[in-house]
Formats: sequence, structure tokens, C-alpha cells
Amino acid sequence: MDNAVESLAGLSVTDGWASSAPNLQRNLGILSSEEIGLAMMLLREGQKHLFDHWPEPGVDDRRKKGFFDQVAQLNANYPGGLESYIQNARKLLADSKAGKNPYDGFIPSVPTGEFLTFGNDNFMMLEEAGVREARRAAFVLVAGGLGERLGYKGIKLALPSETTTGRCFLQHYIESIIALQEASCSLVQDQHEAEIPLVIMTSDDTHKSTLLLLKSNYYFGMKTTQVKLIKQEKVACLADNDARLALDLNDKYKIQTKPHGHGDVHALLYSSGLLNLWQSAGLKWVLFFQDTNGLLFKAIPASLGVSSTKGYHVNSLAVPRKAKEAMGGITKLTYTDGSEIVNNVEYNQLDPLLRATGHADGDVNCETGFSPFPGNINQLILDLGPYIKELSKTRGAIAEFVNPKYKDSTKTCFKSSTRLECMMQDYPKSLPPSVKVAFTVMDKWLAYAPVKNNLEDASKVPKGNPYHSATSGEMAIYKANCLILRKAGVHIADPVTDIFNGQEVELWPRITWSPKWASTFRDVKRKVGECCSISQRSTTVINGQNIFLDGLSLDGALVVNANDQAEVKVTGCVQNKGWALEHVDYKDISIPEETRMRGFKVCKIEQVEINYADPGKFCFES
Ligand SMILES: O=c1ccn([C@@H]2O[C@H](COP(=O)(O)OP(=O)(O)O[C@H]3O[C@H](CO)[C@H](O)[C@H](O)[C@H]3O)[C@@H](O)[C@H]2O)c(=O)[nH]1
Repeated sequence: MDNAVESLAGLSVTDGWASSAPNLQRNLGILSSEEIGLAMMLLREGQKHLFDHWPEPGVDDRRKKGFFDQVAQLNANYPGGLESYIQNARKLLADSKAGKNPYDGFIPSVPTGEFLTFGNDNFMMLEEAGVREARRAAFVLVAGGLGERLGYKGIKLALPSETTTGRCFLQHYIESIIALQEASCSLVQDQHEAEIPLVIMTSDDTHKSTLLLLKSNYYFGMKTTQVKLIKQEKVACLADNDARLALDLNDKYKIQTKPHGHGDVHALLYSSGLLNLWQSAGLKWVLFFQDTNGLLFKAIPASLGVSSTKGYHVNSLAVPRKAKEAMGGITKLTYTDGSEIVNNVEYNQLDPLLRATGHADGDVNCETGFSPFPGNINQLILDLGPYIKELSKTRGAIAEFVNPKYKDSTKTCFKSSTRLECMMQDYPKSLPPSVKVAFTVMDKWLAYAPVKNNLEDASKVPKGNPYHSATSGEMAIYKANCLILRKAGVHIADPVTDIFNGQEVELWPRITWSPKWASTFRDVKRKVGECCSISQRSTTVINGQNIFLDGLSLDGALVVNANDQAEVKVTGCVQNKGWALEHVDYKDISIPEETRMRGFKVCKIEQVEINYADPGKFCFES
């Protein structure tokens, strides 16, 4: 008999603490003191079924040890340990069974926030303020999601954000951060070269592929020391309302696990120690963002500018939301005692909450054609100081929820095992009223075009609601670039309508630029001169920092590559057969999945391509 057993809570085999689980009791001799401690905790928490099938000592001993390795890991990964996890689960499952509304006692209303208009003086002032602050920011990308709704076999970060250049989401994000870093340092004339840190939260589903994508592309130009990967672990699955842990159907020595949600990012950042390092390095802001929004960086400078000029501790970026769109609504929640919070109400909870509080029609559009509740795009900007203060109390634990799918209305059995989940945007829920929580709304065309839905689901989206597909995500990038150039004075032809993979979309000229060409609208304005025009069938690829369009008339395809020391003016009339978008059949499996999922491919028929690899001043006149 292991002496350590005696010392554990004064209990031993002879005390009979394990007598309710006789198969475990017979195996105590093969377990270490740590394992016995975990076994005691499991029995205390009603988990004796986990040992029901355990054979005599000597049979499957290694697998029994493996079971405890997993239990130890699940225990270590959850703030408060597995015991807290089971207790929290039991409570949330009871609330769910009782049909308890998590917002019981709260009255929802539309909050007030900052509404920005792209391109006006205020917007440009905020962009400049944001760029100034960017060198004191750290970026955190949550990318542990499997992307089940999209159904793509690879990681979403590796998908092309658009197929004119093929630049994938991760490349686009990293180049955008580097461009901001350079713009920020040159704006404040900082001799000391700031390096904006990037943290990527991965999971077992995405970790290896994310690392491979970075390594095989030399981190897309970022220093390897600037990028850190933190991996979230899955949590234990629950088999019933008593929060009994679910065993793997194919391996009875393994507990089933599932992802815990993007809310894990706060606990992981806290335990990584990075937040304190950033604070000592003088950083002030942490910006969280998601894996597939090709427009996001067009909105970052101004929203960071809002945070810094208004002194907001928490600022969520939002866009006008269509009723029932799969994005949470930013909502003011007033409790019966008069206290208030402004928080995201997730898209599946907004409708029932509204119906339960006197809004008979639930989640519907108002006279503007949009829901009165701004849509949360899950881009959060936190002031690092108050964030550290809060996390030192909570250790990053975030309010959880459970969403079991019951077999029938008795709510006694689940269709399949469930687990607790948490969302990163619920961080403000626990904050004291002294913390300044706000949100900033921008145009959707400028800030939000995620890639989440597979083509079948996208084609079933109600007319007028966004598809959130690979097709619409790419089209949105062209549209935004066109509207920005229009605002800067370029004559851009109107779009035509086309249908790809059953989705009707606006097809604008395919204009792209590398992030270093322009981080802000002022940059764009500075780089386009008088009398430029671009026809609808045209494609433009601007790849370089100091490329100026002046008196350019384009009808076809134009590609300009220039290194940072080359200053290139592009003028005159460029006309050629250009690059066409050719429809492809999504069922044709000889075509790459990345192409099929958007329903078209770029056919490069004819173009003018100019390259400037040497420093100097150049003028290209066609
Ligand atoms: O366990 C997880 C689950 C998800 N993610 C990451 O979290 C992000 C968001 O995941 P989803 O795209 O699945 O999120 P949803 O569409 O369900 O919803 C979230 O994004 C929406 C906007 O895109 C709304 O803001 C909504 O309120 C918010 O919960 C992705 O980058 C994903 O990779 C993780 O890192 N770990």
C-alpha cells in the first residue's frame, strides 16, 4: 500500500473512500499518489462510472496510467481544475434543463457608441491617432477554430483572401501589421524600431498547419521572435445532466474532448506571462481579431484612434447588422437594480431575449433595414493596464455557457455529449462599472467580410443578408478598394452583377494593393493624383510602397511591382485584354478546393507588368 495514500486528505483504501468504485479500489496499488489524488477528486465529483469497466491490476495498466495522464492534463488546463469544471457544468446544465434564461432580469436596449463615416476629417484624424498608437500595440489572432461551417479541409488562415494575387489571410494580416508598424514609427519619428508582437491562438486542429504555413513562408516577413503561438486545449465532454464525463466510444480509457471556444484566449494570455512582458516594454493596447476577415485592417487605425482619443478600456468594433445575421448584437443590458452593462448578446440568444422582454417580433430589422443592435465583429481593443488588473483577479476565466442538444422535451438525455464553452467577447461581463466599455461602428463594406459558410449554406442565405462565403469575402475586398479609390477621386466604373456558386454578387474592378502601399485613407489620397480612371473589367495589382497613380486610364490588367526605395509614377493609357473571371463548376474535383469554393478562377489573358527592383525615381507612361 502506497504511503502517500494515507497522507491524502487523511484517507486510505481501508477508509473505504473508493468503495463505491470497486474496480478502481482494486487498482489503487498501481497508481501514484498524484493519480490517487485525481481519483479521489473524480469520485467526489460523481465520476465513478469512469472506472466501471476497469479490469484487474495487471491488465491494461499502461492504458489506465494514460487515462490519468489525460485527467491530469484536463485538470491543469482549466482555471480551478477539473473539479471546478464539473461543478460549473452541473450548475449550467441544471439551468439549461430548467430553461433558465441567462439574461433573466435584464432589459435589453440599444446602446450609444461611436459611429464613424469613412473618409471624413474626423475619420482621418482618428486614423492618424491610431497609427501613432500602433507601435504600442500587440495583436492577438484567435485561430483555433476548425471552421466546421466552411468545411474547408485546410486551415482558414491559409485560404487566399482574394485570388488576384493569391495572398492568404495570414500573409495579409502579417503584412498589414508590419505596414502599421513602419507607418507608426515613421509618424512619431521613432529611432528605436518598434516591433509589434503577434500572438496566434491555435488548437490541436490548427497548430501544426499554422506553424508550417509560417515557417514555409519565412513568417511572411515578420521576425520569428515577433510571433508567438499559444495552443488552447480542449475540455472534457459531458454525457448527462449530472455532468458525468463522457468516455470515448472507441477507447474506454479516454475522456471525450471538444473545443472550449475562443474565450480561452484570455486565460492563455494570462498564464503565458506575455501581458506583463508587454507592459514592461511600454505597450498599451491589445487588439484581438479573427481568422478570415479580409477587410479588418482597413478599420483598425481609426478604431484604435477611437480607443486612444476617448480613453476607452474596452472598445468593440461593430458594423450594422441584418436581423438574424450570425453575429452577436451589441446590447445595453439593464438589470432590475438599475445597474448596466454593454455586452455582446450572441446571435442565437438575441431573439429569445427580445421576445422575453416585450419585443413580440424578436430580432427584426428596423426602419433603416438593419437590426437596431450593432453587429459585433469580434475585434476587441483592450487597454493593457486595466486588462492585466482584471485578469489578475479572474486568471482569465470567462463566463461560460452550455448548449446541450436534448433527445426530447423531457431534457433528460443528450443527442451527443456536450461541453462548456466560452467566448472572448464576454470579457466585459465581469468588469466593474469604473471600466470604460464602448464600441465603434463602421460601414460594413469597409470593415467586415468573413469567410465562414460553405457554398451550399451560403446560397440558402435569405436574400439581402450577407453570404459570408469565400465568394462574397473576395468580392468584398474588390468593392472596398474601389470605394476607397472613388472617395480619393479615381473614376471607377460601376459594378456588374454575376452569380457564382448560386450567390448573386456585385463584381467590381479587381483592384488590390499590398498593405504597405496604404495603411490609411490619407496614404491612398497621397498616392493617387488627378484624372485616373479604371474600367469595370480591369484588374490592378499595386505591390510596393511608393507607387503613385497619376493621370492613369486603365482598361485591362496592370501589375506594378516596386521595391521600397523605388518611387514610381504610373500614368497614361493602359489597354489590353486583361484578366477575366471564369466560372468553374464546384462539383469538378479536378479543380483545387480553394477555387471551387468561390466558383470562379482568374484567367490571365494579357497584362502590362512593370517591375522596379532598383532604387530611384521612375515614371512609367504607356
Ligand atoms: O474554440 C475555438 C473556436 C473558435 N476560435 C476562433 O474564433 C474565431 C471565431 O470563431 P467562429 O468564426 O466560429 O465564430 P462565430 O461565427 O460563431 O461568432 C463569432 O464571430 C462573429 C463575427 O464574425 C460574431 O462576432 C460573434 O458574436 C462571435 O461569437 C475564429 O477565428 C476561430 O478560429 C478559436 O480560436 N477557438
